[in-house]
Amino acid sequence: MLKKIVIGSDHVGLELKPSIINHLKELGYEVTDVGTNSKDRTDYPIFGRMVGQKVASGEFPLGIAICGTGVGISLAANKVAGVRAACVSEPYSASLSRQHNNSNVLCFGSRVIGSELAKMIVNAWLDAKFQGGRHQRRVEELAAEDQRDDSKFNELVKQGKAANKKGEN
Ligand SMILES: O=C(CO)[C@H](O)[C@H](O)COP(=O)(O)O
Repeated sequence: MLKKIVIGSDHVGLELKPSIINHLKELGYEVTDVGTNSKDRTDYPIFGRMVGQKVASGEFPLGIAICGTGVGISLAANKVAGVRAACVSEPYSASLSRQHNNSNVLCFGSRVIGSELAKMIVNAWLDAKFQGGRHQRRVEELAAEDQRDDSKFNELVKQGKAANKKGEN
């Protein structure tokens, strides 16, 4: 099966992006880079949004977005309904962000981590699988928030309170 991934960055994230693209290609991914490809100063919301839209639309199952800290570009990606962007700086959170949160966009910062740690984070994230179970309802609660569906959100929270009290999975 063809493994596809979309990647984007601002001018600061561009410092790390080429090594991550090479790494993904070595892992057998077909990589689509939505920019930026210039060192000229630009705005991270543009690229977080583009990566987010390409994932939320279903065109790509997963995306990676890089800025200076990973924070701004993750905030931008998370504005797109259906996106669960995780801003991380170590492999444990990267892995758990998929196992528990079913993250579909991975974000990190080129001013925070170096390329070797970034590759370890990417590996941990790609290798992890969503666990479902009790995490499924929580991800659905996030989706209800995306749709501003308060009644669905409140119903899920009610079910969750009951399930958590009983210690159900
Ligand atoms: O990390 C970032 C957002 O969270 C940006 O990469 C950072 O703010 C860009 O800063 P500058 O314009 O000074 O290069």
